[in-house]
Amino acid sequence: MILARAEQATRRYGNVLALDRLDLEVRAGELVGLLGPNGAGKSTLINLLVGLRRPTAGRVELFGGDPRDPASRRHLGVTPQETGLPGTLRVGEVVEFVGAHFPDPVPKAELLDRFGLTAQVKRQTGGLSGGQRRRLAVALAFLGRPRLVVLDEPTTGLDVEARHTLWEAIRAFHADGGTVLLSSHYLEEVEALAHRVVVMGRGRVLADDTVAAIRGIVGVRRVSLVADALPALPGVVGTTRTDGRTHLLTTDADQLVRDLVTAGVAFRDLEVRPTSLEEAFLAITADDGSTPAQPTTV
Ligand SMILES: Nc1ncnc2c1ncn2[C@@H]1O[C@H](COP(=O)(O)OP(=O)(O)OP(=O)(O)O)[C@@H](O)[C@H]1O
Repeated sequence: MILARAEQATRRYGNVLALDRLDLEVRAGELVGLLGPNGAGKSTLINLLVGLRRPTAGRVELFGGDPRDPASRRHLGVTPQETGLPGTLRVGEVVEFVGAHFPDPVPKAELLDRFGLTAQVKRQTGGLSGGQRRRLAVALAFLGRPRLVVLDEPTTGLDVEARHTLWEAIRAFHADGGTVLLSSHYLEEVEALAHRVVVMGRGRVLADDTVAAIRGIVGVRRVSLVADALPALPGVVGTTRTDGRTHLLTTDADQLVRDLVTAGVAFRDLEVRPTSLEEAFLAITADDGSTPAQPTTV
């Protein structure tokens, strides 16, 4: 069963094309990580799916209906990227207030325990640390026992312990049959939680695969050097040339350097560095997503 769907969804903000004919389906029981650099369009996609914004073109669906219709959102829990909490209300009061909107909310003590906020129950939210406020905002998404939870960068700004508490809560919800869509900048976070990873860049889906497959792609290194001519080298998945330097993308930089030496290539200024997610994906998905060209003599 498909709980959320985008079909050729496009969203423009003035001249900015934030989403570009994007297709995505989230099925019941999945835990999907949405990964991508700043500005990739993750929040825009989430905002369309949860009914906060409308697509400029294309369609979005939530539980088979229009996300802007409140009836479609009945089984949805959301934590947007930025949330406001009434600063003078106590943590327990916020949970009671929000819980009153649902027929069968998770009991306050259970929710606060799950999110590591038991000790703060009497604290005014204005007096919480940034991390505690964020955890409370995320906890509220789970309060009404939703079937689908959508979290936009839930752990940004959290320390390691708080992040792990949140991960545990998300995992427990999923183990109980809940469906989760969450965005993140961190592959490690998506890896810790999700089975399926959707990588976004420039408003499009660049890859939609298992964590292991994505891990293989982002394990790409960039070996860059200055050389007059290069032979075809095995293991190179992409080649670019800028300012007189040749950049070789490879999944095994050590072997590539050995091959360069064995081939007797006269190179200088060798540099090896990890590629950013964006670089790796843009390079690998160049040429209409087919395997990028093998290196040529430059
Ligand atoms: N309200 C808005 N008005 C104008 N441009 C916007 C607006 N919201 C988003 N954008 C632009 O749309 C593009 C996609 O932004 P979006 O926030 O969806 O990306 P993101 O992947 O969530 O980024 P981040 O990881 O930084 O949160 C960016 O170029 C952004 O500047």
